[in-house]
Amino acid sequence: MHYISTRGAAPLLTFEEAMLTGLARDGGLYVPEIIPQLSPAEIAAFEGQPYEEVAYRVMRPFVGDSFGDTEFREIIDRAYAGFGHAARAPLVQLDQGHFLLELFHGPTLAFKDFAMQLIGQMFQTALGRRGDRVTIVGATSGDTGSAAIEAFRGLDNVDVFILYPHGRISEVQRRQMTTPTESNVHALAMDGDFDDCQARLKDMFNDFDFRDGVGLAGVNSINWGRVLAQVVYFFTSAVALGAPHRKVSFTVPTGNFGDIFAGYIAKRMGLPIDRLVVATNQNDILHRCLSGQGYHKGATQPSISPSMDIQVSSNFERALFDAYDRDGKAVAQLMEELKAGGFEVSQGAMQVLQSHYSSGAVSEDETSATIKTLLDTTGELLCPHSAVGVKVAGDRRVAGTPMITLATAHPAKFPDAVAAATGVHPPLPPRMADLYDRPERVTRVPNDLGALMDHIKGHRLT
Ligand SMILES: Cc1ncc(COP(=O)(O)O)c(C=O)c1O
Ligand SMILES: N[C@@H](CCOP(=O)(O)O)C(=O)O
Repeated sequence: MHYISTRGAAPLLTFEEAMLTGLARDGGLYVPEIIPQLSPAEIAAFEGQPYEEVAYRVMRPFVGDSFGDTEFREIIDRAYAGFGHAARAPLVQLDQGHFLLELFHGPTLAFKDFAMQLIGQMFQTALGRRGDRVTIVGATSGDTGSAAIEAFRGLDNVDVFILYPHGRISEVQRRQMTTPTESNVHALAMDGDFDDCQARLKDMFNDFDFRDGVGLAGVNSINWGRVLAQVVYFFTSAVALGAPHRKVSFTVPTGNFGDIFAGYIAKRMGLPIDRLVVATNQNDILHRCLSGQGYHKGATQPSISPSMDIQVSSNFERALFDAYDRDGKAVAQLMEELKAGGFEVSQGAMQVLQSHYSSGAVSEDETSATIKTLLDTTGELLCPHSAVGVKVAGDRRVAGTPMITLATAHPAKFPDAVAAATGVHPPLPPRMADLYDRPERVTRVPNDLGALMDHIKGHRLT
């Protein structure tokens, strides 16, 4: 199994190399050269299996020789042992034909734990074997950063620096990043928005002296391992509702397009998915693009679903790569145009995108109203991101095809927005009850590449 870059001009890598490399050296994102297939019989056999077993069978073909069979099983078992629900990703019925996939039972209460716990284990195994040390730099709008710090805190062979947009994440998200005491983790509050953080991260990858000098690695969904781990719960949830014998659809609260792209990979592997519905908040660049209006950046509007306040949706590049028939030069050209503000999608590529994805955007008022309505009608308390998904799913459902909406974070991560909508203050789980009392450790940093690289070079533990 080999991995190729979406811009077509970087070396082919194995799974382990792609995982440890992060961004391709031509600025693109790694994707598998071929998508492994699962037959209907193989998918049907997932029914009743533990989450870990399905994870093994779905991910094994992507991993190639990078890990042995037993080694990979043990990695998976360790990754999910700390989850607070036996099913790992339980399904809850909201309504006739509408289901919620709860992805917030991991250690930091967001879907990011599914992938981050796994790549934490894979990094440890691979780095231990190689005797290597890396510097992980991540960009976050709140959840990736906390999940990464949780997965890598205290490890000997990794330094972790997380850039988050100062003042633009929830207090719980911030405290999850600023209160760990381990000296290998560093929370950096950057001036700007998430797109600035992600742009500086990609700049660091494109500065080869810095990249090679510090052994830069990435744990954003730039990293193929992140996307791969998220493919699994599309299978477990669809099979629970009758796949492969019947089709299901998914609605995914979307920002950086990693989670919904994982659903697309599940579909390409053979899972009968009817529609993949992209749900955005008022930062609706993806919805506008999928409605045929081109991909044009605007100013990011802070919202009550801050983790999705994104304009430059990193993984959309992976979707474009397939929509443009895997033409790396065409994708590189689009990404150049994006630097100058945006691009139009060709008619052919648009047809491909629209054959897989639908979309909808939700206002702030609609998000709050959905949180309230769901609590009143079902007793389910949603986080604002999940509410965006539930609202769009309600508008896009088709009779006869079950709709699964991904609940991407626990409501307790966004208590202010939830309380404003419902009057209910969702409590943190007991293991985090003292989060507000723990001392914080954070460095304020400018949106300046040179200053950031100097800071990182000067604060590594090596
Ligand atoms: C809670 C939550 N929901 C949804 C998203 C959007 O997911 P993606 O970036 O994979 O589209 C994020 C951020 O990634 C998030 O943290
Ligand atoms: N919403 C994300 C943004 C980064 O996304 P990633 O999937 O590329 O890591 C966050 O919570 O940080």
